[in-house]
Amino acid sequence: MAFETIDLGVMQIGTLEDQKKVGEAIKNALERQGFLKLTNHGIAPEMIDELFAWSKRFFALPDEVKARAPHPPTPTPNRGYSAVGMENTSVHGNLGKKGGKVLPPLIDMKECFDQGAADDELYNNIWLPESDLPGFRAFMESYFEAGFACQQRILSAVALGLGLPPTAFDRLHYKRQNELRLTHYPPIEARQLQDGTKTRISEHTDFGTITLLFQDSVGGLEVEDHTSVGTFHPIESERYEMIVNIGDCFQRWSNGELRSTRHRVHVSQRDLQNQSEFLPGRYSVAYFTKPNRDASVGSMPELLKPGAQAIYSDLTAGEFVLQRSATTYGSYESAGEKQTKL
Ligand SMILES: O=C(O)CCC(=O)C(=O)O
Ligand SMILES: [Fe+2]
Repeated sequence: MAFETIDLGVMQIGTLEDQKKVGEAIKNALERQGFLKLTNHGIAPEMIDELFAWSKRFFALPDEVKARAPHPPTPTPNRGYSAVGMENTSVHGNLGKKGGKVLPPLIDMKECFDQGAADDELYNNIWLPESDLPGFRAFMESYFEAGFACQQRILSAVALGLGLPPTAFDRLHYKRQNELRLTHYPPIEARQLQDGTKTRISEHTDFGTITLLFQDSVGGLEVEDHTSVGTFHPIESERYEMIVNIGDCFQRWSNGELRSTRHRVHVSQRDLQNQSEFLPGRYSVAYFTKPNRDASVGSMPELLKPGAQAIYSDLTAGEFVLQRSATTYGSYESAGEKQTKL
């Protein structure tokens, strides 16, 4: 199944008419598949190269150095470094039940670094001491702002596509309460992903508005088919192409018309064909855009189809995201306990 690639360039230089056309194309692709790819998204290739270079430098540090920016042992605040096994999405995807029996959760074979806005009103970022990786913080803060500017271009296009003014989503996002995540999936035996004893990241949906993702050339990202539950299709991207997907909050605003689509990272098609024994390490960078915590994530009246009932109740984004993330984080043992309470 092919995913659409759309040129976002008109959002910077085009006429309003051109922008509406692109907005409609983006909205239609997201409605159909939940995911698409963007070119000319406005984040410079050099910046993307630098982003991956910093990510590699960060994850190459010894474990005891990375542990100097520790993620707290709780899902919130989602800040700092998490070693392999700290966050396990199979719990969140509720996949661990078979014949009514709760199975132990699968460990995500990934390590992450999470960051919010430098001036977030609730949570501080958790940085390494500057001398451990000089320049990392300054670059990552600049990328966070570039991601926000890009988010605004994409959300303006989607707003136009939905028949709203281009600024319709600004009031819901101006606080930049987003999360930027570097992920490294260490090398792994292909067999372990194929037989389900290990996972890179299990089937899940993202919690926020939209996610802006760059992946390296290793591949393995797969997206669930809207027309066939449980069928996953690989989504491959060219270098510098951005993958965009709908998160839970946008699904709620759109009353379910734009679906937060499940995805996972598995063995790539190329590695399957080559019957590779070992998969190389994989790097990705996700910019999770999120509504302001005090914004409602109930169905938006202006997005209700004529005659449709609102299916999502009023709830703040802050409350919603706390509920959604509560089950994913913690040690392997405690994740098992939490799962029984889902
Ligand atoms: O690594 C990837 O390509 C996807 C990661 C992802 O889906 C996530 O962190 O939510
Ligand atoms: Fe995701």
